[in-house]
Amino acid sequence: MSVQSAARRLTAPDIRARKGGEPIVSLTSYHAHTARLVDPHVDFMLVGDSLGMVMHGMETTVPVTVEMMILQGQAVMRGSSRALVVVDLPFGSYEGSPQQAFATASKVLKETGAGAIKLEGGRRMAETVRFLADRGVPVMGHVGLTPQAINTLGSFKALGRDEASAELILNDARAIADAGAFAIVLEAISEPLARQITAEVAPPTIGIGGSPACDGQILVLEDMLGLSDRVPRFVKKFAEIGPAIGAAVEAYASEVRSRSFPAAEHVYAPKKV
Ligand SMILES: Nc1nc(=O)c2c([nH]1)NC[C@@H]1CN(c3ccc(C(=O)N[C@@H](CCC(=O)O)C(=O)O)cc3)CN21
Ligand SMILES: CC(C)C(=O)C(=O)O
Ligand SMILES: [Mg+2]
Repeated sequence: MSVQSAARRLTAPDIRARKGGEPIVSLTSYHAHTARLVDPHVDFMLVGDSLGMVMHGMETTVPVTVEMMILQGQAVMRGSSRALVVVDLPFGSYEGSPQQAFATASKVLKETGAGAIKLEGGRRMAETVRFLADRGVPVMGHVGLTPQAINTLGSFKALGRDEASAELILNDARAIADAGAFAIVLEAISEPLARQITAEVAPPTIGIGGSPACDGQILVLEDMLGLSDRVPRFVKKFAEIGPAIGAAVEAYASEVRSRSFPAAEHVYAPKKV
């Protein structure tokens, strides 16, 4: 460890220990520059597979690859020093078996230096969560709306709003909590269900469209900055960066066309000899 790094990076056990305490704050981050801005203010940053949709314009998260996650995970680690960095395992890289999940998760942790991974799924993933947690891989779970299952779900919409489906999601959360997940994302579920899960399970719950009943909150950074064109109902825009970028680009284009940019102070004079 370097002598200069006085404040150590938060760990999965640090997040786990926050159950029932001060709310856990989190945002996604995909780049070194956004990581640098987000790092001082959050407890953990998620390198989410939503990067396929947000950065690459994909329709779903299904095409995202392990290589894409590793590149952005490395970028976010370079841009941060304090927050825990969690990397999503993408669709197809872990569901086949606990062994496949361990191979992918260990590669991600080795090549990025991140402190934890996240994977989607409840009861069907419980054996895998235990397999990883027993072998040194901190696992964040993710239940409720699991976007990687879009092709079986049909659309991105809130789940667990009737009693039968709420019971299924409650059992999903119980299963991965018992299997050793250090935290669980609850995506797009009703408030009473989020409240019940949060009260019952030992690890902290992190809501995204999961109501204030959760132990913490996460949003996609670009969504809350006003950089995404369409956002889910659960997003609050804390800024409108999109129009600010448009205005800056418009001013640049106009100054280039009128030759008022570059001005004298942006120009290299020849070296004096
Ligand atoms: N930029 C971004 N932000 C996200 O939060 C996000 C992604 N991308 N990609 C992956 C998933 C998809 N997400 C979503 C998308 C929409 C709803 C949503 O609120 N849907 C409406 C219904 C829309 C419909 O029926 O077409 C709802 O009321 O539930 C929820 C989660 C969340 N995740
Ligand atoms: C927002 C969340 C929880 C996510 O999984 C993602 O960004 O991929
Ligand atoms: Mg994700």
